[in-house]
Amino acid sequence: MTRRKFVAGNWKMNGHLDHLRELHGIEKAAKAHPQVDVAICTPATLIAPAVQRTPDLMIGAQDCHAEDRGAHTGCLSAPMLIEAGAKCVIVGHSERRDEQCETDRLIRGKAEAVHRHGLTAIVCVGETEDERDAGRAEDVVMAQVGRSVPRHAAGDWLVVAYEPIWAIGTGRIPTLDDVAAMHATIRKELADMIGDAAGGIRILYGGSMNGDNAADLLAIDNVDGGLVGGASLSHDKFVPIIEAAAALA
Ligand SMILES: O=C(CO)COP(=O)(O)O
Repeated sequence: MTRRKFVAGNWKMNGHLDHLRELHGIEKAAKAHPQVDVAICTPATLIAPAVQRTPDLMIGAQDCHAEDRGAHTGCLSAPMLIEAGAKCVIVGHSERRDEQCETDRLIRGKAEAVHRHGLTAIVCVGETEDERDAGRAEDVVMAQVGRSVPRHAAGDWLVVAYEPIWAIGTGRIPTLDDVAAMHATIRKELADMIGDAAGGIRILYGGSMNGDNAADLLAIDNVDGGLVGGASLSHDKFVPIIEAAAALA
């Protein structure tokens, strides 16, 4: 099954209105390479102004609540994000699993809410360095996939991002063989859960992806794109990753 490459940026808690100037170069590159899906997940405060300034670029959110409304102070629901103009939502990022104590079960509810409202969900999984050193990386990630990925209605809307926690923001990445092995394991787990439709689910790699390593990472079997943190904050660092994906598409 052919899967379109997907390169998504995660700005995390970075960026103010003046930072949106970076999006123009990214939008231009996205338009120049229509064979690649490109998104930037901005802080929630920037979603609407980003959509206004760069209407041809997919803008996403970094979290949403599992419910549509109610007494949840400080939270945003999928319908609110849609109103702001978001087209995709990251759920279960390791920083939220850690800092906001998010569980697999909660993350699955969030992914289901994203789907219910017709948006793309990017469900994040990944092991700690201790878990990898103990030889448990694949077991940990398989358990996360099994518990946090919704089983029903698999399709284009569902994207899984493998982000080894020790590779995030550190400049370190796993060996290409380790990435290949983990992505194959995730694909197999998805197939066991969902059946043939698992072949259409894109699996992104995230963790210190940059213009120098993107071509090698994106060429690996079952690596269908990247979830990019630091290098997505400036167009001159992010565009080469889009170009690397386009060259492989
Ligand atoms: O966490 C990430 C994206 O969600 C990866 O961040 P870095 O690309 O900065 O390592």
